[in-house]
Amino acid sequence: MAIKIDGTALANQVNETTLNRVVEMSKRGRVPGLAVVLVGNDHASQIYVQNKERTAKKLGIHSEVIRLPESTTQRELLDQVNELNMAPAIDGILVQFPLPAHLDEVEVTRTILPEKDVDGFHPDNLGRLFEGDHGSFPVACTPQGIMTMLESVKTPLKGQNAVVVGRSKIVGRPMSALLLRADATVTIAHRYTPADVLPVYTRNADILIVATGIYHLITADMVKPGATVIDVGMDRDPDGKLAGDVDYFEVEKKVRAISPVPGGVGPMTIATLMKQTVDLAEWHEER
Ligand SMILES: Nc1nc2c(c(=O)[nH]1)N[C@@H](CN(C=O)c1ccc(C(=O)N[C@@H](CCC(=O)O)C(=O)O)cc1)CN2
Repeated sequence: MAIKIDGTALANQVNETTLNRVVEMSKRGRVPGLAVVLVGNDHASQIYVQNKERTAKKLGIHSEVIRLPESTTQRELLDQVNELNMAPAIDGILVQFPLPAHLDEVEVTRTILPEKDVDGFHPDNLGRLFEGDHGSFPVACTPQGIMTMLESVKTPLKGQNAVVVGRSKIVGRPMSALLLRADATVTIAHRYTPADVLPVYTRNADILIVATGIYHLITADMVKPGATVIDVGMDRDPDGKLAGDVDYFEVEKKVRAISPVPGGVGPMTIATLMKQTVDLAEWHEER
């Protein structure tokens, strides 16, 4: 039976450390601050933002959620980001994605100051990651959370074959850079990888990270025995229940370790966000 990588339990551990750091900071008269900007009415985004706000409050992090209407213009959004760039109480700024289609995510990302870019999406931070820099800078929260999950089950990375399915800005691209920085041999598969070729890659993966949004794309015949599998999918099964990109109950029979959905990567994304808010606050404190 595979090890279940319990993201909820691990997130609780990470949050406990973050809470202790916040307590220490508050003794020095400093409170870390996180601002989340949510534009429009996307139902899933509203839930994720609520969870972020709730967790921040629990950990003693000052949290501001700015809810803007669907009709917000690019100019209005950039002005809002610039205002937060200047706000002394805010250490980390996150604009929740996806944005409504009329807004330009790239320009928004580039407007957030790199030193407040708690999501790690700014080209300066992403560039440092791709350079292989091991210094202290924010990294996309889902991939960074996944690295903590891999470490929690002592997954060897150096020289191992890692396959990332999906090349999004939020998961696939930064994930591949983190694995490469950890000396894995990295392959990225994506929507243009032919369906009959995908299993050739996935069957060779010692570490398989799947972030496609396709319900049960990965079946047991597509994984290598003994692999470590991380499921980033947030899909719905035929009954409408939350499920992942990996057929968990079949795949777990074959692999060494696997993360579930829900209760895997999702909670770790939020815990990593909180940790990185405190990292930035400590960094700002030193300036
Ligand atoms: N600016 C960003 N936007 C988005 C990011 C991001 O990292 N930065 N990631 C995703 C959404 N996301 C965080 O924002 C996120 C998704 C899911 C979860 C989570 O805890 N999922 C739970 C299930 C929740 C449910 O019941 O629906 C789980 O997996 O157990 C947290 C954060 C896209 N946008």
